[in-house]
Amino acid sequence: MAFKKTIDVQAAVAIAAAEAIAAKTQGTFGVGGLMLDQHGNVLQSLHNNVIKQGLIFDPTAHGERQLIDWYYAERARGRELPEPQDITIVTSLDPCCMCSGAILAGGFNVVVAAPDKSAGVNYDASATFSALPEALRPQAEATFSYPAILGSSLYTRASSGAAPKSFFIGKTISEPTQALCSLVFEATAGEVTELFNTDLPQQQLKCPMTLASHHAIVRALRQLYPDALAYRCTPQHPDAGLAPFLLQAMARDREHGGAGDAVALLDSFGNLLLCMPGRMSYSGIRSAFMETTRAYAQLRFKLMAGATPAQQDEVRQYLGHPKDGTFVFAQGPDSGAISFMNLGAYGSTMEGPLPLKNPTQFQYVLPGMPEAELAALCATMPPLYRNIIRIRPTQVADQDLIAALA
Ligand SMILES: O=c1cc[nH]c(=O)[nH]1
Repeated sequence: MAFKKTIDVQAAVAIAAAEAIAAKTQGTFGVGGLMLDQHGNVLQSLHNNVIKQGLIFDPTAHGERQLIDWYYAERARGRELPEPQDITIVTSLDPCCMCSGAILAGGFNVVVAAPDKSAGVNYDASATFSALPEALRPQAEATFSYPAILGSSLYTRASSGAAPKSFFIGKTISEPTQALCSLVFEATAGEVTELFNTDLPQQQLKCPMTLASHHAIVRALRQLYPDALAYRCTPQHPDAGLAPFLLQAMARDREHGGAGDAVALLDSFGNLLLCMPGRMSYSGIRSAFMETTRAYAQLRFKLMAGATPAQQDEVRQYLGHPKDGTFVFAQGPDSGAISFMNLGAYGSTMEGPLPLKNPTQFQYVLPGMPEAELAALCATMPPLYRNIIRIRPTQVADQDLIAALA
């Protein structure tokens, strides 16, 4: 949608709400947002794209995350854009942990309309950001704005958080616009979350190693990652055989401006499906985990979109949802914004409880912080992450794998 300029919070939120409605018509989370420069010029507006054609397209395609990648892509193409501290993202919904981590990592400002009591960084409406690692809270307090909503209904609130940037003349949101932002999200959340729980249970999955090497699924997998299926371990127990794949991706991560992270995805049979580096020099939020989870989702989408129901079933059988597999991070989470984004993106990949049989779905090789601190950090995340998904990053058990990467 093409909009030009707004110096009014209400008008900006109305654009975000219009995007959110467009998202609902697409069948994805009803969330929209826009990016403004320091004069109120609308640089870009867009909506959530997690679901397309009734299929998971990209679990990381939340409004705010896409705006930030758009910003970095434009800059990489040579467009002169203001520095992030002069940019304001206006979003119809309180940013989830992935988007909050991305906003904080980049240093952007954000103006928020509707609350999200399940996954929002301000889920308790206190604007104290207790869900964030302690060191990130002051930055959130200085950059996340929750404008006042005047009126007398359940949608009203006092302003909290940072003051919106000074170019905004009007600094409040009208009740109907706030209600619209809330209602359009609520109208979609249940249905979209359900789509994350329609994949086959682990006992109905089939091993892709039993397919011929020229099968379309194997070819697509190897086109994306040439070493796919070149390694197999006992399910959920990655060992030193995974080290060469992680080390190679870690080296590429460094070449791409990262700190040497890499993330592998193993399926429920222990097969290596993908092992990706980040692309931080393309965009400051393209971490190895973001690349891996997105690449896998888009592979499944590419194979399923427009396919017959029988073909879709075959893809679901051989390429299960990641929740039945294992993500192996070369580097465990630390207390920084990128790690918080990764934890959030992990939550957005799962969107529901991990299978009881797979409690160590999230494994890491090298610790980024002491285990107890990491557990405490996960225990303060918003309810979706701590109570429903029960995120529990665990160090791999294999000492040889740890030694190979240390
Ligand atoms: O697009 C979305 C969806 C959910 N939560 C967000 O923060 N953004």
